[in-house]
Amino acid sequence: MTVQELQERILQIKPLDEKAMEEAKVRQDALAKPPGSLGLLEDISIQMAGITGSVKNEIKKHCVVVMCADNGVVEENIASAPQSVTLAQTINFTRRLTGVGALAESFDSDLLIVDVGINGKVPEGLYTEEPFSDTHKIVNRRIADGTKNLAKEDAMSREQALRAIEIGLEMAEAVKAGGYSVFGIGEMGIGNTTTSAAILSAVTGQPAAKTVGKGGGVVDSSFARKKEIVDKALEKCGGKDILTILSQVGGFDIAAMAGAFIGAAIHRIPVVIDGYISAVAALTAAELAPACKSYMFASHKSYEQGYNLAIEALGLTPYLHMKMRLGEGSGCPLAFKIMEGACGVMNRMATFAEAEINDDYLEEIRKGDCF
Ligand SMILES: O=C(O)c1ccc[n+]([C@@H]2O[C@H](COP(=O)([O-])O)[C@@H](O)[C@H]2O)c1
Ligand SMILES: Cc1cc2nc[nH]c2cc1C
Repeated sequence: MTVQELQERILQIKPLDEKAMEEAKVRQDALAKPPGSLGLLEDISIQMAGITGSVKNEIKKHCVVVMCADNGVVEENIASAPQSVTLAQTINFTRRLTGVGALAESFDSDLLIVDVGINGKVPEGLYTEEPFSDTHKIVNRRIADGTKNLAKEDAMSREQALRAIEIGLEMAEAVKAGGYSVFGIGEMGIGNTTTSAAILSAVTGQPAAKTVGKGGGVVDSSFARKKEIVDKALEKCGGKDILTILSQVGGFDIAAMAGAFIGAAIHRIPVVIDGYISAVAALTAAELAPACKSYMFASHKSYEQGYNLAIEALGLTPYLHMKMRLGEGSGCPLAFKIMEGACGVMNRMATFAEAEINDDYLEEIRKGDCF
């Protein structure tokens, strides 16, 4: 995919339906409750209306797209786990034995597992070429055996970055074709809290001290090296255009996730951000296509340092504070249930009139700042 082709796709993103959002707000205010008392559930239902164009929505089918890839920067000893864990966990996704696998099973979510560039061999028979042909297989979209070491050279070429974004766009299209009402975007890739921090620093101009956390767990010497690498990345590509940042210090997983966030907006599908890496991928998408932000929902506040910076840059509020920092898309099935609840409120709650409560007493309250 060329930059121009990507720009053309981005131009297909339309703003939210303001009229549907206004109607949704009017209905929320007419429901039998103190105005605003259902907090973020109200905001979610209004945003959903803006995306679908209907005041009443239902979450029927949901899935998590998990982008799996390796990162050459692990050579620098910045992660506690060996690189082979990326492949092992990707295989375990197919058996639903991972965190996101267990949560997806608990909440009836499907998984779409994608190999965008794992440095290892997926066993024969576990690959599929066609998304959703078998959700217990891995969609083969390998770009390379992981990225290069960003501490020494560019992580990937511009062409590879664009190819990864294109894969994300393709997966969002498959989600649309599969009839899903919402999807989440997760990842698996040892070393990707370093690539995420490098992108976040380069985009926001903030030093490693603000963007680097301990990821899956690191000893002090590795933590110091991780910060050193991210500060060098900031020096190298801070303030540059996002495609340059992505190719110099990013990962195949993050680029593909960014493409999927953009694809969600193109196809008007509500899309859920998982943890730190997912939030940085969402920010990457927003740098490429600011209009895609309105289609995003933040699931949970990751414990990883830097998450707040990323989510605040997106102007979003995470729903759950669970001290989670697993990644994989594990926060997404939980968020789908919250979104289902938000739709349930909008669809099923009685209005003041239906509940036979005279709401004249609210006139002054609605005008003033009473809460
Ligand atoms: O998403 C998060 O909030 C998150 C925070 C810390 C770690 N992770 C996961 O841990 C892996 C990256 O950690 P690390 O230390 O190898 O960079 C990767 O596979 C992520 O899914 C994920
Ligand atoms: C076991 C393991 C599982 C993970 N899932 C996401 N990141 C991970 C890192 C490790 C080490």
